[in-house]
Amino acid sequence: MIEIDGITKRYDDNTVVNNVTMTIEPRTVTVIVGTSGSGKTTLLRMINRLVEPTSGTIRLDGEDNHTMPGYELRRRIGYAIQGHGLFPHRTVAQNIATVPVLLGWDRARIDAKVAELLALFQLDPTLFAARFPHELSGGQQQRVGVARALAAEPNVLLMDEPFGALDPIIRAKAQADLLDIQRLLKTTIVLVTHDMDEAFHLADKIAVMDKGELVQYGAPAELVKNPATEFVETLIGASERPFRLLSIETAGEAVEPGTADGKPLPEATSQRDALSEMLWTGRHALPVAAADGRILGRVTLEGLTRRAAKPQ
Ligand SMILES: Nc1ncnc2c1ncn2[C@@H]1O[C@H](COP(=O)(O)OP(=O)(O)OP(=O)(O)O)[C@@H](O)[C@H]1O
Repeated sequence: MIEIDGITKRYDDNTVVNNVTMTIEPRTVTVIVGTSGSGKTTLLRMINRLVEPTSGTIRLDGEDNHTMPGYELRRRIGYAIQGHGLFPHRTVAQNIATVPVLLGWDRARIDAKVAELLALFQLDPTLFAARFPHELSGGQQQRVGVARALAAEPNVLLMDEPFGALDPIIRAKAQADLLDIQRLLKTTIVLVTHDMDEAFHLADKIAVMDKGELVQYGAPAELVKNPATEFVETLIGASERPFRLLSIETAGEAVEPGTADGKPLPEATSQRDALSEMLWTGRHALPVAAADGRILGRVTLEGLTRRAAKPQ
């Protein structure tokens, strides 16, 4: 658990984060959104003390991060940024091994961890371990950046616009992979983004920053249902509200009994994509299949329309 308690950061007279209090539950994804300059990065960086707060405290599992030695913070908190921040003169394997080497792990343990992470991020070790960052595509560099952040098995992963530089297709894949990895490793993720679609896709909870203040912190559906301020409403986009609701849940969660013609949708498909497929193919219902191909039932236009309506 991360407890942010009355945290403030000032640069001279400029208050860039103002008295923010929020609790981040373990094994969840929290996404920080807001306009440029609203204090998102500063808030994120106070968690691992890359930025020292002016006042307030942050506790990790009950322990004040101010009293933790640097090596302990590095072990507990991974950090991945846009542009990946890879060391250009170190190989992929050496980049991933950075924190374990700093922590003094023995060679065998480091090699095993590097191999495990390369496999997890779908990077064939025989092809990639010895390459340098400039010999990788943007998407591959991004994966190495996240693998490096996870190398010391941190409980917490901080990500600052990690997918900002990726094209839409690679970005969607990177988001899906991140959710898979998060479920597998049960890491607590705090991620900053400008992209509301990304926020709704990834978040268990969204924190909205406006001019240094935390103006709303809640589940995505809560933000749609009860935006705390006009700013939150604008950020979500009034005309996007039904689609935001549908993007939060999967087709699997909207399955109804019955059969339907057409190509089955994988159960992990978002309800938004399911609706889009129905509109596009002119069907009122589509079958939904589990990962093993078993048909679970169907989603219907009527069912999804109900789910897209303003929650009561
Ligand atoms: N080291 C610094 N010295 C002075 N001012 C700073 C410093 N770092 C950040 N700021 C100011 O603090 C404010 C918040 O910056 P921050 O990077 O946290 O915003 P952000 O919401 O992450 O913005 P963006 O989305 O553009 O990255 C900005 O006005 C910025 O100019």
